[in-house]
Amino acid sequence: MSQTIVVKVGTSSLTQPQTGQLALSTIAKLVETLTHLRSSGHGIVLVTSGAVGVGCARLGLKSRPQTMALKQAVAAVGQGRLMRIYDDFFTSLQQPIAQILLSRRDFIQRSCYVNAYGTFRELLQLGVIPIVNENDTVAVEELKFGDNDTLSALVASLIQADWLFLLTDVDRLYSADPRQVPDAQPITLVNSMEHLAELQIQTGESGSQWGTGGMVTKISAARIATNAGVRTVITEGRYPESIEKILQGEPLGTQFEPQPRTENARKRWIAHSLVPVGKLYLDHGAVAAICQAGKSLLAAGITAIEGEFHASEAVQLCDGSGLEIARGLVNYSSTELQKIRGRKSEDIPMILGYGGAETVVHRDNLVLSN
Ligand SMILES: Nc1ncnc2c1ncn2[C@@H]1O[C@H](COP(=O)(O)OP(=O)(O)O)[C@@H](O)[C@H]1O
Ligand SMILES: N[C@@H](CCC(=O)OP(=O)(O)O)C(=O)O
Repeated sequence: MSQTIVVKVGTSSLTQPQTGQLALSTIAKLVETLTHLRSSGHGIVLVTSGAVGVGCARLGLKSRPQTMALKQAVAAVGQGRLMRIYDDFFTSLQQPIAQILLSRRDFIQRSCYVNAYGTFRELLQLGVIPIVNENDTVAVEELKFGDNDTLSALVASLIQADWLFLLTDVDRLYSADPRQVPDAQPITLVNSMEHLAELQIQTGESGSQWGTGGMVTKISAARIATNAGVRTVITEGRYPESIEKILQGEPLGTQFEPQPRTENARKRWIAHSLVPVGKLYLDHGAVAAICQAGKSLLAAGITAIEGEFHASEAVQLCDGSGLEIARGLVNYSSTELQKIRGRKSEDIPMILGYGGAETVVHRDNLVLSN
C-alpha cells in the first residue's frame, strides 16, 4: 500500500564528524533509498539539515557560528551547495526534487499553512521529492523552529504522513546518552507518551558537535508527530537502507506508536504550529469544566492574565500553579480580558461598552495539552 513518508536527516549524518566535510556515501545511499521508495509508489518528503554545517565547511569555519547574523549568513552559503549536491545525486537517478524553505511564521498564519499543504500535495502528486529546510536566513530568534526535528514533525502532521523517520548518528534512543553512559539501555518501542514518561529517559545537555537539538528535540518531535497519528522512528542515518527494512517490519531503531487522531487538522494546528503569546490562569472550576466536561472558557473562570495579545491570538490556559492544561485562540485582547476576568458573561457588554463573544476561548478553538 502506498504510504506518505517524511525523512529527516541531521547534520551529524550528512557530514564527517572530524572534518565537517560531506559524508558523500551516506548521501548517495539516502538518495538511492528515497528514489527507490518513490518509484515503488510512496510519497516522500526529505527534511534536511546541513546548511550551516556545509556553509561552515565551505568557508573554512571550524565550529558552529554563535551569533544569529553569522549563522544566517553561513546558512545562505550552505543551502545552495546542499541543494546542488542533492540535485546532482537525484538527477543521476532521474528523480525530480523541489526546494521548500519554511519559517515558523508560515505555520502560524493559517492561510500560509493551508497553502503549504496544497503545494506539498501537488508536488507529491507530480512524483517530486520536496526537500525541506528552515528558512534560516530570514528566521528571527523568537520565531524559529530552531531545530529540524520539530520542523519535520510539523511537516508530517501538515501532510498527514504515515511515517516520520528521524535519521541521526546513534542507532536508536537509549535510557541515557550512550556517549556519556556506556551501559545505557536501548529502547526499541514506545507505546505512548505515558510509557515514555515511565522510561525516564535522560537526554544530557546537547547533541553532537554540529547537531543542534540532541535527543530532546527528537522526543518532542515524536510527541507532535504521534499525536497527529504519524508513526515515528529514530534510527541511524549512516544506514538509510534501514528505512526500507523498517517499513518491511524489521525492529530497527526506536519506534513510537502513532496515537489515534482525536483532534481535527485545525486543532492540531492550534496545538503545535502556533506560538502562544500569553497565559490565562484559571480557577479550579474552569480547569474542571475544560478538562473534564469539554466546555469553553468563560471570563468568570479567569483569575489572572500574563502577556499582551490581540483577539484571535494563541494563549496557554494554566491552572493556579502555572501548569499548562490547554491552548486556544482567544476572543478578547489582553486589555479587554483585564477588565472582564472573573466576571459573568452577561456583564461583558456593560463593562466593555460593546457586546462581544460569550466565551473567552470557544471549545472549537481549544485543545487540551498532554
Ligand atoms: N538518551 C539518548 N539516547 C540516544 N542519544 C542521545 C540521548 N541523549 C542524548 N543523545 C545524543 O543525541 C545525539 C544526536 O542528536 P544531534 O547531534 O542533534 O543529531 P542530529 O544532527 O542528527 O539532529 C547523539 O549523538 C547522542 O549523543
Ligand atoms: N536549518 C539548520 C538545521 C539545524 C538543525 O536542526 O540541525 P540538526 O540538529 O543537525 O538536525 C541547517 O540547515 O543547518
